[in-house]
Amino acid sequence: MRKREDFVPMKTLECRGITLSDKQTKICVPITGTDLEEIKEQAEKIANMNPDVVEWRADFYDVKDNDETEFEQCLKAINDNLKKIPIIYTYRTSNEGGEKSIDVDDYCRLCKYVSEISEKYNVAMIDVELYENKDQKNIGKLLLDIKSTGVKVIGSNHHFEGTPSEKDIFNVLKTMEEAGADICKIAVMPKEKVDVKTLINASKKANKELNAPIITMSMGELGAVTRICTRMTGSVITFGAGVNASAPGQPPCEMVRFLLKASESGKIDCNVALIGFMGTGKTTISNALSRITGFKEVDVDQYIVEKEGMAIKDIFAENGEQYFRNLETQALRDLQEEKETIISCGGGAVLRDENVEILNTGSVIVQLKATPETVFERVKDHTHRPILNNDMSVRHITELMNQREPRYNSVADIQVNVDKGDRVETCYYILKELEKTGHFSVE
Ligand SMILES: Nc1ncnc2c1ncn2[C@@H]1O[C@H](COP(=O)(O)OP(=O)(O)OP(=O)(O)O)[C@@H](O)[C@H]1O
Ligand SMILES: O=C(O)C1=C[C@@H](O)[C@@H](O)[C@H](O)C1
Ligand SMILES: [Mg+2]
Repeated sequence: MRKREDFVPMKTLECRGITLSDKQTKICVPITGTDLEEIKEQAEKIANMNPDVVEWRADFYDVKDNDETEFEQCLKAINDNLKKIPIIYTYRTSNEGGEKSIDVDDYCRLCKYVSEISEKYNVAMIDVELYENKDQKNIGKLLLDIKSTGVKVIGSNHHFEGTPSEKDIFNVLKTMEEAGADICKIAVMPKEKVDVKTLINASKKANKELNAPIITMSMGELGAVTRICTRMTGSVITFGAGVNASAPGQPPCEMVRFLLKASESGKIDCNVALIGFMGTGKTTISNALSRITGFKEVDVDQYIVEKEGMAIKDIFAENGEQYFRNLETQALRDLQEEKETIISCGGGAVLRDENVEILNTGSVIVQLKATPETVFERVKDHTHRPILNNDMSVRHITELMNQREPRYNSVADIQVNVDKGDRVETCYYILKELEKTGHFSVE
């Protein structure tokens, strides 16, 4: 179970007129144009999206020699179009997942040059790949030079190949602070669900123990929830896609804006019961929704397992399905005492009329829908679902789904297709639907 009290205050910092991030995590949209014309066009479009900050990803800019005046031209064009939205200058090198490699002296020279013209073009922050460069003896001097112009340094580090341990992530951020970064940023790639938790836990610790604000994210579709659940991580900036995404997993800017608001001020007047066939992702989506909104989550199967001290497949084996179904009904009764809670039901829960009646007293019922092929792909390696254990095949799943789907369809208040598999988008859709029906609101 999670409660909103888990949410942490973020560290704050003044950056050329904006405060990172006093109330809500700031939304940053990247410019990824490859020539001056495209950069201008993107700046104009992105200005209309009204982000808090815009990042110019200078490594997308296609120039042969890294000539300062050409970079200045771009910054001028961006600033002219942005109407006072502050800029982050970032040259993401290919070492850290960027578009181009660059000689380290050129990299430093450009950072320094941009800092010198930063006030003129409203550059508030400069991203310095601090971890890669941390052993360079001149890095301390570079940071001091950059900071003396009034611009803030984001120390950054990227792991596209995996997620380091909680301790290592924390140490990277701490090393950045010690090296003089004003803001410490790390992006990691999850391979499994536990990696997402690792990033969240490391962020929490860094947000608590460091003086500098942090920016953290777990990338890709699996990690995308961390771009929203910044009230848990303490991340002061999150990146939303404008014209293009600049890293895997960035949801569109508008989606980020709504979900951050949901996180900050979302109010709900009901429980949300997730139903649907086994493996459609009820537990997964309830977890993501809870991370985003801070609402409590309860998994009915898990509730039963904890209450009985037995795995579901053992309850089925020892006492039979009817016994399990009675436990399920009792669990749903118990859970109606809860308020503002996301309840992920077992796949068979709404087959009993009585259970639907219980749910209807306090819950909006949301059905997750997927094809048998999607379900098979997701559950084929699992052994904890007794109803599938004897025959794990698309044919068997199709048969069972044909029996059950009409029932799900008839009891659902909201239906959402999850074949595409984007967790954050699914949460967005559900909250938007709840908003339409008046059950959910943001300030
Ligand atoms: N949107 C998604 N994209 C990719 N994989 C997903 C997605 N949602 C769930 N999965 C994966 O599918 C599997 C089943 O998900 P989950 O356990 O959440 O389903 P469930 O509906 O709760 O199943 P059950 O009815 O048995 O409780 C998990 O391994 C999960 O990681
Ligand atoms: O669909 C079902 O009947 C079930 C789904 C699981 O979530 C468990 O509740 C149990 O394995 C039964
Ligand atoms: Mg489940």
